[in-house]
Amino acid sequence: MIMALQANHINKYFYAPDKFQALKDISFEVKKGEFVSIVGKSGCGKSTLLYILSTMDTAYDGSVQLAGENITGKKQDALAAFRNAHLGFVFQFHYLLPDFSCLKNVMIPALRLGKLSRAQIEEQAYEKLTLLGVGHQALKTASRISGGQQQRVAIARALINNPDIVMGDEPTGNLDTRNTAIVFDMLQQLCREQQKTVITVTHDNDFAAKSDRIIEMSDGVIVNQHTR
Ligand SMILES: Nc1ncnc2c1ncn2[C@@H]1O[C@H](COP(=O)(O)OP(=O)(O)OP(=O)(O)O)[C@@H](O)[C@H]1O
Repeated sequence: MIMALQANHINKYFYAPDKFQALKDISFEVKKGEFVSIVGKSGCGKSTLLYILSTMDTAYDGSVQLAGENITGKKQDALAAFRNAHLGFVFQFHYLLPDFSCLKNVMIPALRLGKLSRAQIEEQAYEKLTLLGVGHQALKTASRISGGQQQRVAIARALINNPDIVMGDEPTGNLDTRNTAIVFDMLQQLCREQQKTVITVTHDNDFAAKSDRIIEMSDGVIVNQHTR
């Protein structure tokens, strides 16, 4: 079985204002193609864990393997290259560039990666936007479409470099029920049809209940896991 993620004995401390252990010996695996939701009360350590898994935080004990590579101990520029090649991110707040078109917003990570021609990137950006039902908004300025549509553009942007793993921090936190369903279905389709892996933190119990597995945290430990 191919693993998308292996987290081994992760411990994380913060030292200010007082020494505090935010993650306590966290170990778990995620299979390629799996859709995992990490849940738990505010302050239990979900975001802290996601920062580590997504390579953004490197100050922890233990090790993380992503897409078959050990990312622990890699230098910052190697991590940046790894992220560009393998990871997509979706946040609660979309961080689109408001004055750029939706199309341009989606194209930027691929232009930065520099693997394809501009024409190829444009074609793929249209394809992703269409997949998310916002193809017709491609040429609109990002600030001029609705919040739900902006979030879908942000997901298209997260997918433009064809990542193996999509990580989300409250990806539907700001969305109404209809847009939440659209985003969920889209992420699920990516797992089912393209064997992408989705690992997301969420407060939305309905969203979590529909995913393949729920990992429940409390006070820095995994207390429960349910597979659907
Ligand atoms: N930079 C930091 N310095 C000190 N303590 C921190 C820092 N970041 C987080 N913490 C603490 O670590 C614990 C876990 O925080 P974390 O943000 O991971 O929780 P969470 O489960 O994501 O919460 P929420 O659902 O509210 O986002 C909390 O007690 C928090 O106060």
